[in-house]
Amino acid sequence: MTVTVATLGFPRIGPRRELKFALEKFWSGKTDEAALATAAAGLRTAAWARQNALGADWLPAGDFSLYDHMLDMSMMLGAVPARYGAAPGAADLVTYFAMARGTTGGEDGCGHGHASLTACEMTKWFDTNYHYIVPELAAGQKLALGRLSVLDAWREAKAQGFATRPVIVGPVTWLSLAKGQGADPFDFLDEVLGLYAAILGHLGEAGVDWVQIDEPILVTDLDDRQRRALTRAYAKLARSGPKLMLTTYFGALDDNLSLAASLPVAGLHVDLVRAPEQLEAVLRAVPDAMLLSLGVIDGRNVWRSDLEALLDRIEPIATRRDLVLAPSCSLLHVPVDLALETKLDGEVTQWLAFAVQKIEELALLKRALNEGRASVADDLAAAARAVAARKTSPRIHDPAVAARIAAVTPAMRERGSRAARDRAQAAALGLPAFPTTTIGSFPQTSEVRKARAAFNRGELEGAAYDAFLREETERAIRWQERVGLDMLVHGEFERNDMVQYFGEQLAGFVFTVNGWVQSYGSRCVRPPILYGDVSRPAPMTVDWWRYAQSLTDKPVKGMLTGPVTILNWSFVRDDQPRAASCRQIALAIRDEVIDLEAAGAKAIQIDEAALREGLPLRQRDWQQYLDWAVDCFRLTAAGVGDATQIHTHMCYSEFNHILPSIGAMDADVISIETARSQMELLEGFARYRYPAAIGPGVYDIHAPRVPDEAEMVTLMRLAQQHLRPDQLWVNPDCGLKTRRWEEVRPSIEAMVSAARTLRAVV
Ligand SMILES: Nc1nc2c(c(=O)[nH]1)N[C@@H](CNc1ccc(C(=O)N[C@@H](CCC(=O)N[C@@H](CCC(=O)N[C@@H](CCC(=O)O)C(=O)O)C(=O)O)C(=O)O)cc1)CN2
Ligand code: MET
Ligand SMILES: [Zn+2]
Repeated sequence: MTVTVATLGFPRIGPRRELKFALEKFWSGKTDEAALATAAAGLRTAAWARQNALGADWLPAGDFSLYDHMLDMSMMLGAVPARYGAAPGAADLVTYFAMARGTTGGEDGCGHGHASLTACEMTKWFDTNYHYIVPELAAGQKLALGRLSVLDAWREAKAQGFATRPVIVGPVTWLSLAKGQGADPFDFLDEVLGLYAAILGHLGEAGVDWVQIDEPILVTDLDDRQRRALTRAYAKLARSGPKLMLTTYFGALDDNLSLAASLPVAGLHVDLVRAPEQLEAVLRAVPDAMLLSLGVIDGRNVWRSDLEALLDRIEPIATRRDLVLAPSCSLLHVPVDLALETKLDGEVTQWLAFAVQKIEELALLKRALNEGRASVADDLAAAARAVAARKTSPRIHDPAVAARIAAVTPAMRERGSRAARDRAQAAALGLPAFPTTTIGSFPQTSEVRKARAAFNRGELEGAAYDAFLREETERAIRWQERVGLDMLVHGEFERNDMVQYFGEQLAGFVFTVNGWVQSYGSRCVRPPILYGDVSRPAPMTVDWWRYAQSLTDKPVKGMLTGPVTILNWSFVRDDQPRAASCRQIALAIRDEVIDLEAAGAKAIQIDEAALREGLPLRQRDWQQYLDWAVDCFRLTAAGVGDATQIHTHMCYSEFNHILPSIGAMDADVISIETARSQMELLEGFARYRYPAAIGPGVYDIHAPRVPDEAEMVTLMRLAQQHLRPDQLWVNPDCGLKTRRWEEVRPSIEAMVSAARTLRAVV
């Protein structure tokens, strides 16, 4: 029996973020479409060559995307909303980027005249920090086959000598993640299946023998309609041409296993990292004729695997049937190459594997299985030593942290009564009705980034960098005072990222120089690596807050990232429960909250932007997660007095299912994203009688578009249909770091005018 190695997707951003730079140059008009296409083709070729050289037998094609693979699927199906004015199936790159990013009125970055168009909604891909563009399906919409980018990619690879397996998002996942407008996305099932059949037909005619069809929806709770759609879909698609490798990831198939195993597909991929316990059931359920693909290497985390333990599990199976070994999911979610890490702590480096190293691990497993362990004895021994070293390293455990955790009492999570806090905060802050604020960050201009880069390279002295940041902060404070915002922020100029910044200052984390992971489009993050017990050696933000507050009489918010978000946006330990790591982070941030209050902060924002995305994919696991997540937030926040106003912020959140937990966080003010969904979210907050104040975002900060006052007034009036006026704050959807000052200034000026208009009516 033979073992082969597959990759389900490779990072597309490039080892040095080449795609990011190519995209941003194109969008700013510095380069043309041909230059972007050349850069993209270079990245695809490099990715195929690399995976091939590392020993992968099945290479993906179509995993690369100029923006997002869900958007690519929508384009192939011609699912382009009418407002973009493209004939069905005939959308071009301008439309593609308009859907992804929206357009400003007049000329856009591509030099085309455009009306001002809002972008399609963007939201989290399952429980990851990757964002996809939400497909829209409106009643009466016509779909039509678009350009088959996946076939183009397969041909391109073939011309270069690479045999690849095209990847597409499966129809039931695509429909389940789509948003209907006056229609249910599943009303389009037959039409969509017709198009999928046509796509597979074209692939088959071209000579494609296998297609990877991703249906991660199979690891979630499915309703009857989704189950019926799966049966119907694969009955049709299995007859449409190439063999299908039905690919599931991010969890166990569980109650969907028998359904998945009964579909007439030629192969099934299962995630054995998130759900190692499903192996036995999978082996029982999956017919011998179905090619089994085992996701044994973690595509979501950066630790080296225990290869010998894996071999112990796989060897008995490999003697009985052919196997494909693969990462659990696409490698999109991990950095490219550990070899590019020049500054990483030597000891910790040995414990890690990025995308390249993960394929090496798979190739090693393959050889051990096909040729015997003895054929790779040295490599296996080295891997075993690294795993053992990590398990026993004294650097992981800090007795002082353990002692603090043991001493946590319930009272440390409790604040005063809501009424007492409301009174004390009103007196301390004296805010008008509809108070205005922003979410924290102001534009991270290339000047700011360049200064930080120069400082990091040692070309700019600490004192000069500091002076530069102070000037930026002062300018931001002066400007906020001038436009008349009520509660100010220092602007976060000193931060590279809201999670990485804290990771760099906390004990227990290491961080990378090139460990970039795509978050959306050209935007990337470098998740810190949490390897050991967490503590806060020294205050992290207090000096910046103190300086900002010294410049103004208006209240300046202390600005922190909460423990759940730091956890969810880091690569975290797999040797203890996530809850245990989170509680350690909570105590560290709690220290900072208390120090900010002691320094005089009257309001402190603790961002929990990632709380919702961390929600387990299966409903039966929700409550346990929510309980410890809320508990950690409360532990972080509750060290302050009644007069200190605790804000929190969450973005992209789909709150309806978790409103009681949001309430239980017991914040005084929450700012949320609502602009793109016309305040629909607030209905739930009203139904649940959310007791605290809410700042529903009045404009979408993800696109360059500048909103006008009237539309923000309209949105706030919609908000008032759900909530009391005295509960409402006025703010953007999220932080402004990705915007330019040219967009921020008029947007915030209009927002402040909108608040004044609202006050005039009350
Ligand atoms: N971790 C995280 N997840 C999140 C968010 C977030 O803010 N953080 N927000 C939501 C949306 N996601 C986002 C993710 C990334 C960015 C973002 O702006 N990322 C920046 C990078 C941020 C960063 O780490 N910057 C560093 C490094 C900047 C850099 O590229 N420097 C250049 C040199 C500077 C230059 O010449 O311009 C270099 O090192 O080569 C810094 O400022 O120090 C980007 O891709 O451009 C925004 C939103 C959800 N998930
Ligand atoms: C992704 S949530 C962002 C919150 C952060 N305070 C900011 O304004 O950038
Ligand atoms: Zn946000």
